[in-house]
Amino acid sequence: MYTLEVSGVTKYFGKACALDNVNFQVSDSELFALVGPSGSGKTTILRIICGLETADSGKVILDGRNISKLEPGARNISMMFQSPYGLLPFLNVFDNIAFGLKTRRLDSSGIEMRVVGVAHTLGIYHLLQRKIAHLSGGEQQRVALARLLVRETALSIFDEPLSHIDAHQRQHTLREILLVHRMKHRPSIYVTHDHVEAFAVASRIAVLANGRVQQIGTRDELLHTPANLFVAQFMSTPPMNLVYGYLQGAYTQEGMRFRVLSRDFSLPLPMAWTQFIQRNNWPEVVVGVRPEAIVPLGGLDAVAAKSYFRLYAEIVGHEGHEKSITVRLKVGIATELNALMYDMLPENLRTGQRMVVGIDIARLCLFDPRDGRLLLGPQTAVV
Ligand SMILES: Nc1ncnc2c1ncn2[C@@H]1O[C@H](COP(=O)(O)OP(=O)(O)OP(=O)(O)O)[C@@H](O)[C@H]1O
Repeated sequence: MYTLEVSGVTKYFGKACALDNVNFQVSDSELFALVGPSGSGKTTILRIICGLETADSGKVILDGRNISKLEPGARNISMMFQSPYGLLPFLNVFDNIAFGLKTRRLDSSGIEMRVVGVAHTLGIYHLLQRKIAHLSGGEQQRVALARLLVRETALSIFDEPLSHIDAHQRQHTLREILLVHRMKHRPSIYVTHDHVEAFAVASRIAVLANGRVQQIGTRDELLHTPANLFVAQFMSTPPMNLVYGYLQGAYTQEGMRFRVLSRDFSLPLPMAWTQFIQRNNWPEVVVGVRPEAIVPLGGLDAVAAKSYFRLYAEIVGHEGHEKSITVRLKVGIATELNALMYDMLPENLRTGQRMVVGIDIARLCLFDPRDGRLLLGPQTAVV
């Protein structure tokens, strides 16, 4: 059974639709991420869950109870806001952490025990008497986490908690958020516009765009079988390469095989797709090629290289990451592809250098350019 169910939530602001029939469920002890670009509806759905905004239709069920009509204070939800985290600057750290407990009328020794306990857990015991204004950004953030941890609520919400944090501090804060989530043994929602952050904390992620849930899935599902072109582009850095073209079938020794004829090359498609393509007769298609499905063929033995489609490319640029390099390749007259390569040194890559690369046919995706929908994915036929 799911602990939180958001069911058919729709919200208009005037004539503009901010949320269109949003559905998702979060199970007990699960950390679920909501990811989407600016204006996709993340804040609106959070405000509806917390009771700060009313939905036009749909409902929010928490622990089996429809809470859609309850006041925010009666919903038993704690939230960590974006910086400055909703902390009260005129109170000290102790009183900020205790704030939510005082409204619940616990006795003072009970409050003190719990505040001191969470302050120890998050390493801020020595700061309890300090004013919020005299804390660093990282310390303020730990106070906000402590305030969320101290209350026994049915749901925790983290709203873009890393948005004002430098890269160095991010890993540390993510670990603390995961610690707080696990200690609570209850469901949490983590909201962000950054897919890397979502992949780091959550096992299931909902991708939101234009007020609609585009797909709910694990990291692998979103990366390798994206439900549509938006997910394929938004959830990956570098984004999935898209090749537009027409389908053409031809008989080979193994049987009928389809290829996509694009401007610069003719890309063979997996044999497993042949039946589906024949049955559907799509006029135009978009082939999605994951950046890591393009590899330098020099490093592969002859047998392994057989399952790759060979291409002659020219390096037009590259950009190094921690463990990989994005190599921008030009193929034919005008096609540019991003390849994500490992075990490659930047000093061995020169602009203008020619390279033989292979595209792993088994990892292709096929989309409908009319509505962006995934037609066929790597192992499974979706149609
Ligand atoms: N009070 C409001 N009145 C009118 N329109 C609103 C209101 N609140 C949000 N919207 C609109 O609803 C849509 C969704 O906004 P929302 O703030 O939920 O997006 P978001 O994904 O949280 O964006 P961001 O990441 O920039 O915070 C946007 O088009 C926004 O302009």
